[in-house]
Amino acid sequence: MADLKLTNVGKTYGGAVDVLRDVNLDVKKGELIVFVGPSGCGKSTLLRMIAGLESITSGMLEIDGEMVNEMPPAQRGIAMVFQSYALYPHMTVRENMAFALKIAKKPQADIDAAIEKAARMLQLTEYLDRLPKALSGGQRQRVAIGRSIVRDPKVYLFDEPLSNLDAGLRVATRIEIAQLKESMPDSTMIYVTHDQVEAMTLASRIVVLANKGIAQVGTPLELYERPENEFVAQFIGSPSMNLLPGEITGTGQQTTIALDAGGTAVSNVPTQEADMGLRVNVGVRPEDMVPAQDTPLFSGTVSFSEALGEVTLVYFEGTAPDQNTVIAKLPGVHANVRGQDMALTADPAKVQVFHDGRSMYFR
Ligand SMILES: Nc1ncnc2c1ncn2[C@@H]1O[C@H](COP(=O)(O)OP(=O)(O)OP(=O)(O)O)[C@@H](O)[C@H]1O
Repeated sequence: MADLKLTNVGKTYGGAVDVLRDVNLDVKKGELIVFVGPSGCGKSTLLRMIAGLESITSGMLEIDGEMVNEMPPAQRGIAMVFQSYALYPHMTVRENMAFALKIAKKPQADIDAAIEKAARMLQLTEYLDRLPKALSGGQRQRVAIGRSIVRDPKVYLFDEPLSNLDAGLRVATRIEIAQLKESMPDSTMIYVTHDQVEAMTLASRIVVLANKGIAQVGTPLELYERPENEFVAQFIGSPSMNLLPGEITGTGQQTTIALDAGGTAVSNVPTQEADMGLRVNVGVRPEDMVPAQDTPLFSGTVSFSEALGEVTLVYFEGTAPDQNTVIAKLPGVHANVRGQDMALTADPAKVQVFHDGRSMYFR
């Protein structure tokens, strides 16, 4: 089980297409790191570079302190699980799991022991003599994971392993992966996903990739509670954080912002006197909007609502001068709110302030 370190890693395809630049990341033994980011931001490219399936254009990749940039994939001690499980259809589960070990000429007793152990961890024991076609999608994905576990790799890489499964199975398999990780506390895992819930629930740390680099690295709650920039603020959480433009009118331990749309925001992000008059964007998550008793942060007419049962999403269309939609996620059912006027505010502890796209909390 291993530490993994990326130093100024970059990738250019064909000498022309710049995909990643100066990626720096330190992964400690036992961590489960999740890569998220918009489509095409280079998540799979980065994973494939770590696996050795893609060359590294610049920078350095180290596993356990050893530079491995030029090391062939098979020697890196890395196992990769893909979204398409690609099991050998004519081999049983047992044979699929044994394949790499047989190629490596491991003794049969070791192979049997490794398969028994992995099958037990993945609850596949009763399926060992079945062919893949007689398994469900979730079971096949578990076999694909089992194939990597038996090799006892230093690092596991998962490329959207659940994206081919239907919603119910995704949840079940996600929980299995979380339990699997708990049973292997020393194993290092890197996981690529589009699914926010997977990222939030599985990750020890999330890496948000955007604009050819890392937008922020942190624990799921750090990214949710203290996004360093507007990109991460809006990428993590659903619906996205509201951003409301305004101007700082009060500084100190608390900051007051007069919003262009007319409301007043108070934030616990501290500012200095020199910040008076600064143009900023105030960030408030839809779930942090609550009915205002006195001075509202935002008021508007509801243009649309969606009742999800436990919450109601309330939309205020184009009410701010920049025509951004403002969304509030109110607990419970709010029927027939369309056309109603609402005044909302938020706890100052949950109000973010961004200047030039960066959180003022991190200055
Ligand atoms: N072989 C290649 N040659 C040229 N460009 C490539 C090649 N492979 C990938 N790219 C480009 O590199 C960028 C990153 O691709 P990558 O597949 O890593 O993104 P991703 O974040 O995994 O995307 P997605 O979330 O859609 O799977 C994309 O713009 C893609 O078009």
